[in-house]
Amino acid sequence: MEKLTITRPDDWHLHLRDGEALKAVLPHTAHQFARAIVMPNLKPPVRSVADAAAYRERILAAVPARSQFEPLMTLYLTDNTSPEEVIAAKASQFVKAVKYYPAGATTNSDFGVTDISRCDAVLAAMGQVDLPLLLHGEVTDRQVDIFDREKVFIEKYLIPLREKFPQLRIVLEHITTSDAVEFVLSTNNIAATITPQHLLFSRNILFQGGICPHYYCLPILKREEHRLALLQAATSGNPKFFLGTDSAPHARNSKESSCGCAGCYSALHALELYAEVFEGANALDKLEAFASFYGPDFYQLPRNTEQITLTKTPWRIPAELPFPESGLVPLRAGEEITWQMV
Ligand SMILES: NC(=O)N[C@@H](CC(=O)O)C(=O)O
Ligand SMILES: [Zn+2]
Ligand SMILES: [Zn+2]
Repeated sequence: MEKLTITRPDDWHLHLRDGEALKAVLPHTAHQFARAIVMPNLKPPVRSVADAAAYRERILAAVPARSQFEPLMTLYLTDNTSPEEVIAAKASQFVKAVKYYPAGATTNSDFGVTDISRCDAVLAAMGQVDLPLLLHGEVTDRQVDIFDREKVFIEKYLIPLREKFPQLRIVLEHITTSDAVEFVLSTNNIAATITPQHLLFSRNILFQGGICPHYYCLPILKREEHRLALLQAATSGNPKFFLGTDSAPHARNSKESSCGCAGCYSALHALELYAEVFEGANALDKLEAFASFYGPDFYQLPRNTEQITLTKTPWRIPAELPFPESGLVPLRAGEEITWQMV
């Protein structure tokens, strides 16, 4: 196939940051996607409906002219989030979910939840008002091997959470293992987002000829068998799996460092990357539903009506993009990619 026209997709997991960084990255997402679930892990995080309203205004002010891009906001769950706040969030119409980061699990998660049992009243309220819970599904226990942290999170926290709040709608974000795929398939009221990097690469790429920090994200890339399980899930046509790039910009100097930050930048070329993945799996016919239907269906939002077209026109991914401090290195920087959005 040389040309693919599909309904304009949405990104169901995105980091836009703030200030000059926001201005640098938002045009990429607005070019590809109609809407995005915007992660709340700013410094300090987006903890209240008022924070989310102010952040939403800053995003809208940075949307390029003529773009109709709509940010879908999230709140950052802390030990102190009140049931009243999530009820107000639901009523706001613009807050679409609440994000749970185990404290210390990933970038800017210091305000995260230290003990999920402290959140019982909030989670009950979310279940009642039907506001979805989004999970960074990794344990933070340093005794647990980094490659097992998603699996252990499922066993230790997610299974009890599911039993305690059966009606709460959950998205297990950026899944990386066959364990996550199996759990999502076998459990009610739960869906998952899948990133381009976890579909494209196994953990080998982190050490291809040396240490490659631009492939370091959390949850960390896993073994090939896990990548294959994710690929199977994404291309299966099951509505529980949908697109979420987890595009997470960090300046070059904070990635290429003695203790580099976690996050891959894919907002520039996410759709092209997914198209390559789906074509490689002989499943281009499944891309539209994964990218454009199952996300809005889960979030109970209308599907987009506009269309976009991708053609087979190879181009080279830039080595670096403009970004505050020291530039931004996109995923697969400098490499050739076959699909191009028109
Ligand atoms: N995925 C990442 O590696 N990083 C994300 C945080 C997150 O989604 O966990 C970031 O904000 O940089
Ligand atoms: Zn995360
Ligand atoms: Zn993320």
